[in-house]
Amino acid sequence: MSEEEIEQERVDSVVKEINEKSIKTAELYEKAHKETSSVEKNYVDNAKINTFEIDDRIETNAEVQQQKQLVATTIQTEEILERQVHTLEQLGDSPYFGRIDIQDDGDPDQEQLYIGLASLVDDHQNFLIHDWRAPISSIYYNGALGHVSYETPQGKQMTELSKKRQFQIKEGKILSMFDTNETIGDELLQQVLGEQSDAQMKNIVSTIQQEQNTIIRDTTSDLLVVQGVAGSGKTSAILQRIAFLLYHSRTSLNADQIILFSPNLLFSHYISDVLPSLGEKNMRQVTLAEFFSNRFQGLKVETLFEDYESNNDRHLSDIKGNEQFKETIEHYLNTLESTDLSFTDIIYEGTPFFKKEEITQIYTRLPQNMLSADKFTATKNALTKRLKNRITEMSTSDSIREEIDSLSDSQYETYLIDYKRDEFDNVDDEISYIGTIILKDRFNIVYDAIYNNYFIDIYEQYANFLESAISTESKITFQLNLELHKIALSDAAPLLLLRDLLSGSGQNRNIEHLFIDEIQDYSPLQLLYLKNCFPNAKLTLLGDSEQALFHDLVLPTKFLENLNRILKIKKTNLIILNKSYRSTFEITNFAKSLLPDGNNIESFTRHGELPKIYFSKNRSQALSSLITLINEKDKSGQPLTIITKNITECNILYNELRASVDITKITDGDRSIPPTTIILPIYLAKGLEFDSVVAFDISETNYVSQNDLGNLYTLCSRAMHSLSIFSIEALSPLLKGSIIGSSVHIV
Ligand SMILES: Nc1ncnc2c1ncn2[C@@H]1O[C@H](COP(=O)(O)OP(=O)(O)OP(=O)(O)O)[C@@H](O)[C@H]1O
Repeated sequence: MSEEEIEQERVDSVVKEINEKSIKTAELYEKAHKETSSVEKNYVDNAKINTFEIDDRIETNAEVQQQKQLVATTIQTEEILERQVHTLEQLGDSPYFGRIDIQDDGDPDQEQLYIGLASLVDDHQNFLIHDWRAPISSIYYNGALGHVSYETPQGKQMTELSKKRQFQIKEGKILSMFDTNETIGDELLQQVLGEQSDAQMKNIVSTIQQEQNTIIRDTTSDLLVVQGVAGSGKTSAILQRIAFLLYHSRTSLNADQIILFSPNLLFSHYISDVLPSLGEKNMRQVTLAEFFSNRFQGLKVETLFEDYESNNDRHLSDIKGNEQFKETIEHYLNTLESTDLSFTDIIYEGTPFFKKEEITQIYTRLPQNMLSADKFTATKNALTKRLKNRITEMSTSDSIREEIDSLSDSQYETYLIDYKRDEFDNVDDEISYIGTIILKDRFNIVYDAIYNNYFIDIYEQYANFLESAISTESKITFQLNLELHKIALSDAAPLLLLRDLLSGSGQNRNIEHLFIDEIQDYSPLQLLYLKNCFPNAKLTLLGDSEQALFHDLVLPTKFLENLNRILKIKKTNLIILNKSYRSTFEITNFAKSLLPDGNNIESFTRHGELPKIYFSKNRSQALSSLITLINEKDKSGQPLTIITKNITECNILYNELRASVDITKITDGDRSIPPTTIILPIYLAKGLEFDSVVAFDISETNYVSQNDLGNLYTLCSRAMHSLSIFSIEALSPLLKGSIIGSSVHIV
């Protein structure tokens, strides 16, 4: 029998085992599903139990709580089984992708281990498949053949790795297999990368590269920074990293404790399938503007892209985004007189319950040398105490007695739900108890206002800060925005920092991991704020300093240095990814020739056509050849993606094309991309990739400054297989050095 036949036999027997397990698990899942339905029904019935019989009620409550817990447990069991069914389905199709032959030091026998999406054991507890995240599987991704090591609970284990084999298996059939003596060989990667783009990102577990593996398996760093060139697999690596962390800390970490900041909604949707395809739940995803908007009730924070498109004063934004601005805020707070605090009345039913003068007085009486956050807490405590005292006083007043007298019997009994009557010494106690409950309920709104710091007008405070730290104009601009219920993106982080430093609030200690993609578009102060918000989170920051939206290019080493200085975290790990996988050799070479230090970028050798540059004398010529290209590509079933510099260009070009071709414009609010010709501005294409990309009007007058370079590089690096550039009159000077790597067309 040939090697391949032997391997196919093993695949067949493993698939048989998987199918048997699948049937059993599907049955268990069905049973669990029925159980959840019945427990849920029981819960609803119980929750409805008649509550007139007073003595039953306390018991009912306890029982309902118990039922609630039971519902949660059964739902959890059902979810686990559902995921298992799904994973087994995937394994049935492709049970594994790798094999390693190892012989541990001191062990007389050699072992063959097969590596796949999830572990599978037979009835005798023999591993048929090892999960790709298991410590022993690291050998597959890390080591060349020879003497290598892996982690075990007892420490490092040395082993002799004598074979590493890769498989491509579909529907239980081996399509190809290769032996390789290095890390994961190129053959499989060639095939995977040559495929057409997908609406959704795919997992890369079968072809993870060694340097990506270092990112995925890092469990010791508190700050992991990945500076990777376009298409180097940063996003892929972090998604596999999340799957790895969830596996590694199964008992202590769940997906809700992980947050990923993503550049836009399209991107969020694009990556949303990866974790489920690895049998894991998705982490929480949020964009920066969404995150900020949630913290300002009723106000809309400008998105990164609105900021980009706006006429905002960049110099001012730079000041507000600088890490030193935090010190400016701290200095302002430390030197603030208590009379300068913008306290406001706490209003109850149209009249002040606590007047701002009373609040200022409480604050002023606190020791001068107390930190502002502590003073704030002390003020809150004092206000809460005063509220309680007022409630106690009022609970025995005539008006509340009258109110209690007018209660019906059942209403009266409802107030005593948590108490038995005989626990009170006399009726007065009982009445005062009920009075307190009524008043607590009534003044809950006041309590909320104290708890949520509504007794300070943080917007007015920030406006005053802007005036004292920057200028009256900046204060006025902020206030004008506020009238429109808007906050500029550059104001969001400083405003929240001011609020949090002043009030000592705003932290979420439950989040264990914070991931930020496209870090180059965040200001230092925004990063500082996020770190402050999630004090217990380990940070994984990914970016490419050369794809920056706003800034001139920053060299990678400088970029990393800056991050280190800003965040001041001790255990850091910096990883630089220089190899680009997304695009063909020709496109990557073309894109990298744009950059001053592009030589550092390594192109993956997957060949394709040269990027095309279309030179045209005027716009109408350029448009007509673009229309021809769109029609050609449409016919061949490979629709184009046209990427523009900004929304204005996007709108103009869309209007010029829509009468002649079938084209969809993608906007900031879109969540998915249709399989037709599309047009979108560059910032919406961040993090995404497309088969065939068109860059329009890359002309001398349109892409001029170094500032445009990052955008142009980002644009070109979105293309996987084909890139077409249209220039009108004269070509952009930024492309002058790149013509040599393209095919030129005069139209
Ligand atoms: N090891 C790998 N095996 C297979 N495909 C890979 C691998 N690494 C990266 N890729 C592919 O390369 C493409 C680019 O990856 P990804 O989007 O993660 O890169 P990125 O560094 O985040 O890019 P950018 O910064 O340009 O947005 C994707 O199609 C991804 O599937």
